[in-house]
Amino acid sequence: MELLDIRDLSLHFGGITALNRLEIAVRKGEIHAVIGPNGAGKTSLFNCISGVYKPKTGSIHLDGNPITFKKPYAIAAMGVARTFQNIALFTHMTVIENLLLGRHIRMRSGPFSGAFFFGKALKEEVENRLRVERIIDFLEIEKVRKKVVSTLPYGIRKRVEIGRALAMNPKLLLLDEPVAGMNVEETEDIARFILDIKDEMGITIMLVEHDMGVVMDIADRVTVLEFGSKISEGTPSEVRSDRRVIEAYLGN
Ligand SMILES: Nc1ncnc2c1ncn2[C@@H]1O[C@H](COP(=O)(O)OP(=O)(O)OP(=O)(O)O)[C@@H](O)[C@H]1O
Repeated sequence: MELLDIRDLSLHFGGITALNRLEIAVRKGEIHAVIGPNGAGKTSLFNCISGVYKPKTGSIHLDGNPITFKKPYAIAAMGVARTFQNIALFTHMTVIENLLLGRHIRMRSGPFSGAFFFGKALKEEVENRLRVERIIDFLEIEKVRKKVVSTLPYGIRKRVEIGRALAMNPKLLLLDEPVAGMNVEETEDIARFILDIKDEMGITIMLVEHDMGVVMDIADRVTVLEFGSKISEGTPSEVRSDRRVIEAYLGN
């Protein structure tokens, strides 16, 4: 069963074709990696899915519902959460505050009950805190939960960013180069957390990553892009032995 269904997706910047009639189906519960050389269109694809860019042609459906022309906040509320190539956190705030901001998107109570903090709003606040504490335990960041983000090392900040995305309780988690700039130990930790997010939380993951070791280790399926077009798709071992992929990417 597909969670994300992308059909005939094209995106242009002036004369540049960033995405060219792309077709990708992400199945529920899988880790789906998107790889390709620099400029292949990977980030543009994430920007289309999360509503930052509007494609020229094509459609994107999440769980059967069209999201192609929805605003980023509406797509987030429908269950798409994201992390960025360069960590995007409120660095002057604590870990717990950043995670609670992630929860905010899920808050349903109106301004009146929110302002007076009773009834539905109070119940939601208790739920939010519980969910955030569970994520903090899950990502093993209890010790830094009250620390200001700017004081934390890079690898821990990345975990906090993933935590904030998880706090939104997403159906689909988009991870843009989650291990970029990390040492071997930090990379192994993040790879393990990504697998646990899939296995224990049942969240479907789409992953852009240049670290082929990580992709081959954790992805269930891989889509390979070159100049905005899909040149291969399959299991890690299938794409690894695809001649076009070797020529376009892995060979160099
Ligand atoms: N906002 C923009 N304005 C103009 N051109 C853009 C914009 N965003 C992306 N592009 C172009 O679209 C193409 C795809 O870029 P994109 O960043 O999606 O590739 P990528 O595969 O994510 O690359 P990288 O691996 O380097 O992050 C490139 O030619 C890029 O220069």
